[in-house]
Amino acid sequence: MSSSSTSVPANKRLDVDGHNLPPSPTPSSPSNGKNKYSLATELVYTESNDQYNASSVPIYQSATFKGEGNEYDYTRSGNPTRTHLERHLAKIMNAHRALVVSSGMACLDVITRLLHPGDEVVTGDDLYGGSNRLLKYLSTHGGIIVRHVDTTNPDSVAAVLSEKTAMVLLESPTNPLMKVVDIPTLSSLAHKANPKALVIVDNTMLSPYLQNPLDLGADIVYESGTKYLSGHHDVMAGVMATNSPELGDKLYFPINASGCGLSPFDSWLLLRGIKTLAVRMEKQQANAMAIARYLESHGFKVRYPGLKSHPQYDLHWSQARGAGAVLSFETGSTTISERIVAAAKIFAISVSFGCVNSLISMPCRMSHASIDPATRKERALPEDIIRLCIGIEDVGDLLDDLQQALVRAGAVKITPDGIEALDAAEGETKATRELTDEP
Ligand SMILES: Cc1ncc(COP(=O)(O)O)c(C=O)c1O
Ligand SMILES: N[C@@H](CCSC[C@H](N)C(=O)O)C(=O)O
Repeated sequence: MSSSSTSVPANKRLDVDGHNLPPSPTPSSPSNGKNKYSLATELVYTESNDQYNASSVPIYQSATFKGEGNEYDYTRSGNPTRTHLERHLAKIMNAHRALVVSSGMACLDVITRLLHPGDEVVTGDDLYGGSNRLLKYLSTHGGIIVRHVDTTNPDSVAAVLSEKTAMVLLESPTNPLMKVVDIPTLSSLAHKANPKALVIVDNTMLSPYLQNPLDLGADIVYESGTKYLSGHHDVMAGVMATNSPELGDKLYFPINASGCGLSPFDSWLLLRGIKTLAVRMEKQQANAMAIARYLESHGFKVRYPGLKSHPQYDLHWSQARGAGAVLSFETGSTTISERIVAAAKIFAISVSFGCVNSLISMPCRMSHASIDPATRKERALPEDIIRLCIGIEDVGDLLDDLQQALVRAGAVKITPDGIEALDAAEGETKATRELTDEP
């Protein structure tokens, strides 16, 4: 039985105490896909009709439900807490239907089950390492042909599209190079090449608060709920959404069949996290903008779509409402980058992003280590790249912490005007000299 069928039969039977109470909870209303209020309000506004007027949606921590032919029988197939979350997300994601699973990767696993051997998938040359790993597995074991191209260039994408293209998988901005892709143009190119091709957008970098790929021509949007939606790094989750009822049913099938639907407790945690998405994101991206400007003004090559220097700045702002809170920068030397990461104190060395805490990482060693070094080189992923995921801390503290890390790592030279990034050659020479000089 579907975990989010549109008509919820009213439970008219008396409960054990003889009350004729409404089902609990009733869904958060998607209002036929149209939000009644602005997004910040919709994030916190739920129309729960709990039998005891609980303000927070109850956790239905039950594997089974008694009876026969009812809305719920078994939590793998559907659970009221999960349903409430799915309906709330459908509203927020401007979607007919949303489905929630155990991780962002579980979303891509469910979505790629729509493929058949021989199908072609067109995707980017900068892609989250785990997505790359799953696609590689499917091309090695599942007979799927995967074409990695520069998705920032519609001509490169058009050159590999054909009637064999079953799926186009896009990230925008990409992880970790923050490349922006033209979602409407690529969607129409894909649908022109094959009207049945599905355009899938991984929206993890921005969340529905900042970008709605379904409104830009995508067929399915998904994201790692582990990131901004939850915001506290206390839950793993994945959410996907579509406006096609048929696709919604096709996605539900493997969730029920394999059992990757989000657990009741994790659904509740995600619902709680979603309520603060707007305030967290506003603060995080304001902090990120200040840090991006700071690094750029001191001579670092910074990749962040909030900066005017971003090569697809105008494109980004034509399809998104904000720049998010992830940025990356280069130092010219992997040794210096390693030292910066080690010297930071407030910025925790950690994978992931979207959390209230600020994080620092070297993607080639961490989130993208599953992409082999030769492929990383081929795809121009700089080994020295540092990714910063900005949290909600005081921005002055973050800037101080970053500055002391840059100075202690020897990533900057002192000039009469303050500090300035070493250029790439200076960085490499300095790091090599220091390594040679080490006793
Ligand atoms: C862009 C992107 N998509 C998908 C995922 C997968 O999400 P999860 O870790 O929740 O499986 C991640 C990170 O893990 C990611 O960075
Ligand atoms: N060891 C994990 C690494 C997870 S990376 C998480 C996140 N997407 C990020 O970009 O930091 C793995 O192998 O998947």
